[in-house]
Amino acid sequence: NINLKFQLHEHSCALSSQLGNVTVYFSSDAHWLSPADRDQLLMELRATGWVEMENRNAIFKELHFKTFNQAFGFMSRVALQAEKMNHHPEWFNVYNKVQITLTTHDCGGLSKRDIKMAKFIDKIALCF
Ligand SMILES: C[C@H](O)[C@H](O)[C@H]1CNC2=NC(N)=NC(=O)C2=N1
Repeated sequence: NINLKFQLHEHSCALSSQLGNVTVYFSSDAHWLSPADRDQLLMELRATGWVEMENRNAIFKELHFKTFNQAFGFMSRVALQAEKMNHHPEWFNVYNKVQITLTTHDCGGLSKRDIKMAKFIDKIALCF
């Protein structure tokens, strides 16, 4: 048995390594989720309308507002949070509809940052 413990600084480069048949998952918030965390967290997000994309490692949600002003107000709140987190949504807006895709380009997959952003989006959307 080998016990491995890693300490990562917040901005350290995210890596995962394949050691024989053992995969080591690093837990930087910009790195891949472990399969167990991923299943659990995605289950919670599916309940609020997020879906996993079939063609890429990302989650997607479509939101509808009453007016363009409300949709854009919502986007402004999310934009400020995105700058704070250095984590930016891919999104598309027409009138009162906003389609959002979240993924972590830095790790080529889903990370804790995507989950945190998805939860923030759900919370803020309730204000409109
Ligand atoms: C250089 C800069 O820190 C990176 O490109 C940041 C910016 N915003 C980002 N946003 C998202 N969604 N994923 C990223 O990997 C990402 N990386």
